[in-house]
Amino acid sequence: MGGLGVGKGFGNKGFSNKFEESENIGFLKGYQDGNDAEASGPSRRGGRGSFRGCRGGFGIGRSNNECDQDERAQRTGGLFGSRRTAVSGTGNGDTYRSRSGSARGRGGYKGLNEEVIAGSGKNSWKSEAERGEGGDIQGPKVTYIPPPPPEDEDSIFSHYQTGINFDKYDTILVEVSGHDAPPAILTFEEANLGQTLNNNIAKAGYTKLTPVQKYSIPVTLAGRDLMACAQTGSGKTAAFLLPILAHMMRDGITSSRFKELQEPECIIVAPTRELINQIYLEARKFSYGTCVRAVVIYGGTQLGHSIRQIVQGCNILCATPGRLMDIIGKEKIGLKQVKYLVLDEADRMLDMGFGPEMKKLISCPGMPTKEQRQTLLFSATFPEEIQRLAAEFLKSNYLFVAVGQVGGACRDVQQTILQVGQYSKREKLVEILQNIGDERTMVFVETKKKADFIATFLCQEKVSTTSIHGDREQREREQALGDFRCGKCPVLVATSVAARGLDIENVQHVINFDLPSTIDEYVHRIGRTGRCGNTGRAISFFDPESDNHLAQPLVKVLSDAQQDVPSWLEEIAFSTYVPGFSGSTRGTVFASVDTRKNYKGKSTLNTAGFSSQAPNPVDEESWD
Ligand SMILES: Nc1ncnc2c1ncn2[C@@H]1O[C@H](COP(=O)(O)OP(=O)(O)OP(=O)(O)O)[C@@H](O)[C@H]1O
Repeated sequence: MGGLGVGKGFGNKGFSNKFEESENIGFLKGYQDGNDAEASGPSRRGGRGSFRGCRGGFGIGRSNNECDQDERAQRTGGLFGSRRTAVSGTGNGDTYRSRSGSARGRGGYKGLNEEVIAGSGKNSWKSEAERGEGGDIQGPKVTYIPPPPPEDEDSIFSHYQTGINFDKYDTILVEVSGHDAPPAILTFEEANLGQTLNNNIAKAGYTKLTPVQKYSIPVTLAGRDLMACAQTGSGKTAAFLLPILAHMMRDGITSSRFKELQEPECIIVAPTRELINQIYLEARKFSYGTCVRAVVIYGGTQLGHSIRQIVQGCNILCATPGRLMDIIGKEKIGLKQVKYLVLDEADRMLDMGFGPEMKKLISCPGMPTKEQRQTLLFSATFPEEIQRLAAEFLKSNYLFVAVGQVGGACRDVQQTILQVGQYSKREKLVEILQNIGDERTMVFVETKKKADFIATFLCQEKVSTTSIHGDREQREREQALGDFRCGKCPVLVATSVAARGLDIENVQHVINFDLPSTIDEYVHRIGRTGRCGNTGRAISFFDPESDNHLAQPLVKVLSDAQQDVPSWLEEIAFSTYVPGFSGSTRGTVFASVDTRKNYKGKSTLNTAGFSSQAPNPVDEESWD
């Protein structure tokens, strides 16, 4: 019983204060000086203070004009620079700059990485960004305009190689539940997607279907609603994009033209800005040479820019929830023509963070009912209670595709759990990074503040590091991702904002400096490596002071993925009581199956309220 609740305060103030008081002498001098400089300067933003640079840039600071120049320069590359050509960086050697506490463009959905939605009626759809723009509520104007995506074919179709374990995907067991499921397809040709799509698939380097594609593509082509769960990095994005595009082509879609109100046929929603951007680039790739126009809109960017993109024509709208609701509220998007609604990272989209927005979306005026539209939910994790909530979004005869164990970790990731107390973590991190050398590594921490802190610390240790978290401006987030993608900064310190969906070539290592609060988040984080049949490594620091609640689910995830389970972890797991977790099954921690099976004979599914599986939104820094 002892371990119950111990983890609650993990990553919280008590911890970080102690951390700073006892360890920051010397190192933090620079950090605090940076804060002071910002505080006394005219451009200080937010209450958390800031610091700038390291390795040449630390403490130097730059004028606002210089920042603007960076922004202009970045429009030629940055996030859209494709895997090969990502361009970013300031060119002055400062690999790390941050403005913690910045109000501009921050993704502060109550700490959940999206715009704040408050109030009621039309105004309730006004985001933080929009209110700033409109000037009706105090706050800096969001002016960031993301760089346009590359136009050349090579960049559009750039891709990385599938790994040595790609063919092993075929051995994973797949279960389809629900009535009258169409048979799986074995090849792209069988899907009969049409010549243009087939050309694009070939140019993207896809020769063979992954299991989630084999089963989900025919389900979607048959017009059925779908909940699909497959391991990280196994091609879920193409599994929904390809059949939707094929449908659109078969229906003889015509190019959408300039109109003040656009009525897209497809809406795709994802929880983070960088992920929705990535999905958009995939949509653009697969729709290349067709008249289908995909558009992406997300928070932290100029609202006017989003509107300009939309009015030029929009068949597929890729959006983060806050910006989507803004645009609907502004009557730039009409929902009448929506035939496909996709929630990627669906468990996250339906939890208590985003669930209310998604409910608002499906009850917006004009939105076709679930009977009239096709709804597709995808994720690598699907807690049972989220599956039950999802019933509200899906037709009752939806099909459930489970590739491998629902919520299981990717087997191509070698997982290591080390017992490391909070005061030894930094030393251990440096030791590991020194051994790793220049291989691309994501370091996950639990709070935005700590992300800044660890990134600065690593820069001081001469490790080229950048960071991504919800308090960084969108321009900075995209630059950080660009620097990491192109290898300029081989280490990316991140909060859980980067845990889901991001598909970055050559990420060989994930380090959980802090373990996340839920096991599902762990599965997503380590899934940033070992993608598409490539191998990867994940090392996690387990602090018995704060992480005991994760011992049981960790043992389960490790053993399911055929990883070594340390005996000390097993001991903690057996001595720690976690309500609802039986040890041999996933209990309430995981869904092992389509939950409808568990509810056979019960008259109704409980769809009231929202799940508590998500990171606690009250803890502002646990998500973003
Ligand atoms: N059939 C295929 N052949 C070759 N590469 C593929 C195939 N399907 C997908 N890929 C590539 O595999 C990578 C991972 O795909 P994707 O990002 O869709 O994974 P995912 O299942 O959505 O992962 P996550 O759960 O982390 O969101 C991408 O680079 C994608 O282009």
